[in-house]
Amino acid sequence: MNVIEMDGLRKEFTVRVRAGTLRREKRTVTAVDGVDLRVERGEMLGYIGPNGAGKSTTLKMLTGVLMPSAGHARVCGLRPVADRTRLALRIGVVFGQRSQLWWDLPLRDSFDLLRHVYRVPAGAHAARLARCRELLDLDAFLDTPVRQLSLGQRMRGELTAALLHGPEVLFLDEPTIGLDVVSKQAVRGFLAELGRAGDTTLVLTTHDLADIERLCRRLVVIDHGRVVHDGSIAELHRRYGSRRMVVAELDSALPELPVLPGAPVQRVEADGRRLVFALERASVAEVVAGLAGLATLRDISIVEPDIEEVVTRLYASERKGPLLTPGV
Ligand SMILES: Nc1ncnc2c1ncn2[C@@H]1O[C@H](COP(=O)(O)OP(=O)(O)OP(=O)(O)O)[C@@H](O)[C@H]1O
Repeated sequence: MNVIEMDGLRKEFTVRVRAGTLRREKRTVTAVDGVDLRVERGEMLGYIGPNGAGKSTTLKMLTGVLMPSAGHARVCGLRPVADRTRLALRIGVVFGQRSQLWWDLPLRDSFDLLRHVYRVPAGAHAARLARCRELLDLDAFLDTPVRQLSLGQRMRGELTAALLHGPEVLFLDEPTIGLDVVSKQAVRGFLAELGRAGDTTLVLTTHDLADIERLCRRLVVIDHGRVVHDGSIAELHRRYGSRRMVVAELDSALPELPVLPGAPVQRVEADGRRLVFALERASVAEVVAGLAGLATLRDISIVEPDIEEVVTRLYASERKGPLLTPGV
């Protein structure tokens, strides 16, 4: 069952730009340019794209903050703007840059206030809070005023605040931005656990691709407001020709670079004692066999394709002009 539906979703902003010393002109910026997407219950969707691609604007339309210029969206069967109050009870929202906590109150009091705002039964609230306290390690700073929390502590508080009313869909806009490694791991581990339980749908925008790799089976990439990829990370690699690499450590450098069919040398490192081959058509065994006759191998390792690299190539190719057919 779809919990999120977008049909031809579009958002334009009118901005005034300088056109001469005093004159200003109106210009239309198309932030989201006809997005069609379906998200099923329990899916964990990564929604990524370069700066200004339209990610936050999409999330704002889905959460009822912004009215679409055209097309429409349904979240939990509701119209985000028209049914905003009812929708608020069924979704949770974490926008990395904004807080839903009371700045001067201890975290514990913010949670208590939220229980009243959302009219959550005391038992359900206590059970959810206990789970968040354990998984997000909140106890050390539950009684600290929010203004005194570190960014990582506050983000763990924000996640808890977004979940205390038991939302069906959780929208996360850059939830790990600015966090240190430990807090990032805590947040990712928590979201992974939430995903495993299977009853919360998660939509995540991030520039940290490790978030996506750890959490999302489905990846939607947008650029200039349009969807340019919708599929798994593996499909993204296949589509953009990402290759696995074989790294061969040799006893000594070879007088000339070996030519192995289907496995060109990508890099030469450690003064020629380390060769990196791209597996285009050859298998690992063929590379090893090919090298065995030429050199003494000390070690062989395989490097899986890097998501950063493939996404960088995707963004770069989009900048040169879309490689992909529209409406993918
Ligand atoms: N309120 C606004 N008024 C005018 N233009 C806006 C407004 N909000 C967003 N935009 C423009 O719409 C486009 C998409 O912005 P959006 O914030 O959705 O991008 P994003 O993908 O979330 O980017 P980032 O990764 O930098 O957060 C940008 O060109 C931005 O300047």
